[in-house]
Amino acid sequence: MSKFGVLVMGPAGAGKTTFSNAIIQHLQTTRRSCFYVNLDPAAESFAYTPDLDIRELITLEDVMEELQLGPNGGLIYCFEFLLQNLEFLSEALDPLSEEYLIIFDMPGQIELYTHIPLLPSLTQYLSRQGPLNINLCAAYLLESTFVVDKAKFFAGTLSAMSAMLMLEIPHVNILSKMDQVRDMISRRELRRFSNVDVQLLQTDEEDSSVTANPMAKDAMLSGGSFKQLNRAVAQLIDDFSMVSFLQLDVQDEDSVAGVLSHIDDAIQFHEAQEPREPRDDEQEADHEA
Ligand SMILES: Nc1nc2c(ncn2[C@@H]2O[C@H](COP(=O)(O)OP(=O)(O)OP(=O)(O)O)[C@@H](O)[C@H]2O)c(=O)[nH]1
Repeated sequence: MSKFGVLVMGPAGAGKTTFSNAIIQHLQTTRRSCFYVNLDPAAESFAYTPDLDIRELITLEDVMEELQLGPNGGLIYCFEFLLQNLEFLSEALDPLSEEYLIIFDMPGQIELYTHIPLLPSLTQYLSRQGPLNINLCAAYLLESTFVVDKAKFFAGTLSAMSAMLMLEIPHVNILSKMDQVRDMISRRELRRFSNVDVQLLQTDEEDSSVTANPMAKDAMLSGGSFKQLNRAVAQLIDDFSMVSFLQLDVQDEDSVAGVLSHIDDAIQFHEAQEPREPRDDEQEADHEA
């Protein structure tokens, strides 16, 4: 048995901290233990004080001031520093017993989830393949209001897929802030976004959400290459048949419980599929015994 952890990820403002707070509240109500880790070195304030806070190790503000870095370079420096000081995490997380759910509240800079290999190194260290042996699941949040702009929604879907491919851990995608779209779109139409229907992308040129984008218009005027690109993206998402989104309303306790139960299922499914390989040091210990 090992501990459980959820990495709450997604673009800036997607609702990561609010969702983390909703999980904590739900776990407190159901008398389950949780441990809240803030990994955003630029975070400002919290409703629940983190049990472990990267800002005790390093803050983005200090890095930007002392090293003359911008916010993105500064964030990368903070994560490199964390990776060089992993005992900051292990000293706090190792002693936790198995009943704990560890919530990692991540920063919103999108490059962390797309092309920089810092997050894979961190998840490797935390996960069942690494020394901390935590059963991890990624929860990737995307604002549900993106559904009113298909181009934006599909760009978000691609970044969720990128995180999914890069981290190689159980993964659930979540449409956050559902309270903001319920009156804007029918349930039936919403289902086409939660179980991503790539036909939505293959719209004709009259579709306002596509033609409203001046770049899209230019592309279409210059030979329809934008339509071709849409088709290629649709095919890519379709081939990657696991892309779907859970709907989250943090005001609704059942919705939070439902999302948590999906996270739990994703972890259990992964555990059953891939029994953990013993690490080298464990194999040596077995050998000596
Ligand atoms: N209506 C509504 N607003 C929400 C919801 N979740 C978050 N918000 C608001 O959206 C804003 C951003 O929420 P956060 O939880 O701070 O988002 P975040 O992803 O942690 O933001 P960063 O850490 O800056 O990337 C805040 O003003 C929240 O109050 C929701 O479910 N419904």
